[in-house]
Amino acid sequence: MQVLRVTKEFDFEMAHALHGYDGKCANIHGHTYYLSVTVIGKPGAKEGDPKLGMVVDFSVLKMIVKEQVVDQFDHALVLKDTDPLVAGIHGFSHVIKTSYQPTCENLLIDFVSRIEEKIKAPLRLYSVCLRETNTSYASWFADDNL
Ligand SMILES: Nc1nc2c(c(=O)[nH]1)N=C([C@H](O)[C@H](O)COP(=O)(O)OP(=O)(O)OP(=O)(O)O)CN2
Ligand SMILES: [Zn+2]
Repeated sequence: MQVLRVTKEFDFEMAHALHGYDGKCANIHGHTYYLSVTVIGKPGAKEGDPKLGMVVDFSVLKMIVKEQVVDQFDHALVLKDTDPLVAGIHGFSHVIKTSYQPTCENLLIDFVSRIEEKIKAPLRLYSVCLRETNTSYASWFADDNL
């Protein structure tokens, strides 16, 4: 049986600020983030199984990533918990305070751990890519982190 990678892509809107950053991204600003999630496994081979021929049902992968990441971060304002901006935020209904600086890299690490928690063997998370702008993205590969 062949081993294959299966990818599902997502997008969501999110605002953030980089506390102490030496540039304009220290101010609250927003992005449309693109998240690409790839799992690796073998397609189901059991005749009569509703998941016959699937490494994972795209809709199952969608449910996991939506629940773990997209539904939580979509239209959120994400600030580092030590950012003085936190004290001045009033009237925002969806503020996430993180223990980490909300860079593309750190958000990606957080998202990977949330998704990985829900991926059960023999399926494995292979890679996750988070795109912050048209020209900037960060990628995580399981093989780099053995
Ligand atoms: N390594 C990182 N560098 C920067 C991050 C980050 O998360 N990781 N974040 C920012 C800003 O939040 C924002 O994403 C701006 O990024 P940048 O690519 O500089 O955006 P621009 O629109 O200015 O880029 P163009 O070159 O005009 O496309 C900054 N750095
Ligand atoms: Zn930004």
